[in-house]
Amino acid sequence: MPFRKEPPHIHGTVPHSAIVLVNLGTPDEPTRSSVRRYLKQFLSDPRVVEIPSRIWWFILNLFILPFRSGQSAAKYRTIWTREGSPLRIHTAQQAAKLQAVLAERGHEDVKVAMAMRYGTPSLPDVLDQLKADGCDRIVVLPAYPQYSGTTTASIWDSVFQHYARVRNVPELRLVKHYHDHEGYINALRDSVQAHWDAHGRGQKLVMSFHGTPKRTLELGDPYFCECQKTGRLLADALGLAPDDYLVTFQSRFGKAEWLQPYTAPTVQQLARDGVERIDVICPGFTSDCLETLEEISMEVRHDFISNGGKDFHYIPCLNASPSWIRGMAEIAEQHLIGWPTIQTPAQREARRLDAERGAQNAARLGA
Ligand SMILES: C=CC1=C(C)c2cc3[nH]c(cc4nc(cc5[nH]c(cc1n2)c(C)c5CCC(=O)O)C(CCC(=O)O)=C4C)c(C)c3C=C
Ligand SMILES: [Fe+2]
Ligand SMILES: [Fe+2]
Repeated sequence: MPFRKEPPHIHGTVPHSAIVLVNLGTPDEPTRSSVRRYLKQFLSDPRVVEIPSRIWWFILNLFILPFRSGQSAAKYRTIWTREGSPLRIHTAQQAAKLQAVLAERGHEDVKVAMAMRYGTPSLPDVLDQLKADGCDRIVVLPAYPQYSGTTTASIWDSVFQHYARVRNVPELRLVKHYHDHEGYINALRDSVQAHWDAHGRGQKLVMSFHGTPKRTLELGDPYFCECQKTGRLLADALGLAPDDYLVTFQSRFGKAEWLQPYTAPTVQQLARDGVERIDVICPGFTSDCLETLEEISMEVRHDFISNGGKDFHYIPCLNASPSWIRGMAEIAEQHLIGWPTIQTPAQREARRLDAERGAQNAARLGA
């Protein structure tokens, strides 16, 4: 396999550090063709659908894409904003604010970029751009607090596949999970508490996580257990008794059994049992997206009300809340340890001289 040609190595070049915040991805437009392109890339990932590839190719191209692309596009249109898809907007804001907060905390020499696993801006393109910007130390920070082979490991696959063709590979750190990190749990607690302070409190707090096939749990994926732990820690932080909250799983795809209990039937049952008000939060999603804004805040709300419930409160995702940006900065700092991101004035001057020398060398070489 050919390795790509690198620019000439320049003595004195100063390596910079970067954080890439990677989210799932979203279509560029809420149209059938754009959603089809996105779904095709997403659902062709063997980490996401573990059906032998030839069989799955026929099912995907003959049955899923022709029907689901139009249906999903219609759902995307219900949440689309003037600036585009909520998932992309929130992720971009998180990256920009994380960069600012890291600089305030002294990490001036850290660039923060956002990338998507599927769609744009693509992870390989962003990694190439960081290389061009002189970043030779990279932290990959998935937007998923809970590790799952279907999501986190898929990001890693993409990183490894990308660098498998690169000659001068940067130093890499991959964040596996932060489902029990204080900064994440505290941000969730602040968000629920702020909602309760403003709107009062429901009889139950439903914590709805994206599902995965039950088989992934049986085959050793820790995702289910990490969701349960997040739920327990959030309940503890809020001082909830076991009866005050539920952990459920949403977004089932296909006919196989997924992680249980499913969100929609659970919420319907709560309404039928006479629970009048519930609050629903989706802790596994750090940005609001189709699965929270349409599936939970529209469809599941309708399920609750049409089964006799009176009051349904959706608590938004962490998005770019100050508490979450602080939490992200703490997580990032723990993974940047040992890399020279904080500069004393003397180090800054030494770096400036290094960079000057690097530029002179480059000019001499005609680079
Ligand atoms: C086909 C199986 C799927 C698995 C397994 C899966 C796991 C998984 N997904 C997320 C986060 C998100 N998923 C989103 C959308 C979405 N998910 C699937 C399917 C699987 N997800 C589909 C087909 C779609 C597209 C929409 C649709 O047609 O229903 C999103 C939202 C993206 C957006 O644009 O807003 C997120 C986020 C996690 C965390 C996860 C496993 C833990
Ligand atoms: Fe999904
Ligand atoms: Fe969904």
